[in-house]
Amino acid sequence: MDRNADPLVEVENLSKWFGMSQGVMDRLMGNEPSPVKAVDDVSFTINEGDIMGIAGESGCGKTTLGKLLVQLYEPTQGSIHFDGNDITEMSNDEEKKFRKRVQMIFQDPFESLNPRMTVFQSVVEPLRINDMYGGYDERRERVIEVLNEVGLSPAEAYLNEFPKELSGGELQRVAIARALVVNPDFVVCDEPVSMLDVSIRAGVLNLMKELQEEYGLTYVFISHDLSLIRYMCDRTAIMYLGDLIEQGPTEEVVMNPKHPYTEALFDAVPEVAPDAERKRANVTGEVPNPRNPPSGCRFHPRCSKIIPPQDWTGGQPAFRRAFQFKRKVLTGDLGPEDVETSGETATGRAAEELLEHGLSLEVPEEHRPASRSGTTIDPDQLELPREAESTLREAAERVVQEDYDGARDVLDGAFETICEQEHPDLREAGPQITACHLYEGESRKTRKAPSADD
Ligand SMILES: Nc1ncnc2c1ncn2[C@@H]1O[C@H](COP(=O)(O)OP(=O)(O)OP(=O)(O)O)[C@@H](O)[C@H]1O
Repeated sequence: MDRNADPLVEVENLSKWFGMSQGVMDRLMGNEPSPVKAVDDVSFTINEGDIMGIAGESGCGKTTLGKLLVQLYEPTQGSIHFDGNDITEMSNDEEKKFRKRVQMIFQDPFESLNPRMTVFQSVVEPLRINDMYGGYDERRERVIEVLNEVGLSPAEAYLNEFPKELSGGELQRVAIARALVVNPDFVVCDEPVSMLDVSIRAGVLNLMKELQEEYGLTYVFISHDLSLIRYMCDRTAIMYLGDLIEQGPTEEVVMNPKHPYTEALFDAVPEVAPDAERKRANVTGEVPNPRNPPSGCRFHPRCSKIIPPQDWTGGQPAFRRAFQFKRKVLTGDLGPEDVETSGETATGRAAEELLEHGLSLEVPEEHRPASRSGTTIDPDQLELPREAESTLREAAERVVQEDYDGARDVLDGAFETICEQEHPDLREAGPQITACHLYEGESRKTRKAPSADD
């Protein structure tokens, strides 16, 4: 990474929403369409020569962001400047030049290469489309050169092979050759080794690093594999439900994550940073439906560090559990079927049982602390303020009596948090920036997106 490098890609307030049109039922019912906000208002800068990692769980918007960067998708909102030019406003001529300078390598080489084309035909095609390297002989020479560079040598032995005759590793090398044959400046690699046998992944990754130097490339590496991100990338951006929630130098993001989601992500794979002091983040629940993401910070329903209001007099863990209880009642995830006690005379006991159940944390397997098997807790052991406890008991009694409206009324206005109410701006937090209310650094909203030199 060159600290004095210029920005190559500048992304500002970029969004891509899918499903903007209404379905038949929505039209009949007069419902507004609820799009999937696959990428929602993200900003960042990639400097020349950087390798920028984009990480996050499946479905968080990584591929959509990658496709936006190479203009395989039109943005719903926002802008992308490549080498100073807005790529959404290019003339035909500019677009032609852009397409030559920017390439994408996909996860599955079996899908990205045409099975009816030989290696030569696949790799020479971009030269033909872009009208490069004059006639047949020059193009053949260039194809042979690039095949040798990607480790397919002697190249002549591969020229007439069809994809079905090659191994996965060889195919991905052909895909890399096809991307590099036009001498690009910027390559977006979407899970480039995840389909390959583990034994050959390192070889392909090292090749990609070598080629970066040789071609002076700038890369984006999209991956859910955090060890790969750590190995390859200078800088890393973490996405959650379409939001870019943390970005900064990779070592900082891995060893000293600031956003509770980033922390949870790395805690789930401790081998990525074995020396780090692991703090189990105890994420709760699963990733919510992207059509209907939570308000405020999208991670708040799962967050171990959810922030109590200023007038909360109990402990933070108690607030987190009380908030979980309220959420379960409001979403209909807590009902009389969750308790074993039944019968009219046992309402008090059933409510007690329901309270305990509602205050328990549903931690997904990969985030469960090794030392503790269960996540239920006796309400008496929690630092719950007296008033909060009676609110919860009353709500539990109403739920047991199937008076759900009553339970909702009791909880209305209780256990409120900024995390649910306000979407956090990206803020400075040490060498990285993060979108979390725990940090009070300067907001980046009105400032230039951060670059590798920040
Ligand atoms: N063409 C599309 N039409 C509608 N929804 C889409 C489309 N492409 C992606 N999505 C949705 O957008 C969200 C983000 O998807 P995307 O593929 O970008 O995520 P990802 O992080 O790359 O996931 P994965 O690692 O599984 O590939 C998902 O909810 C997905 O279902």
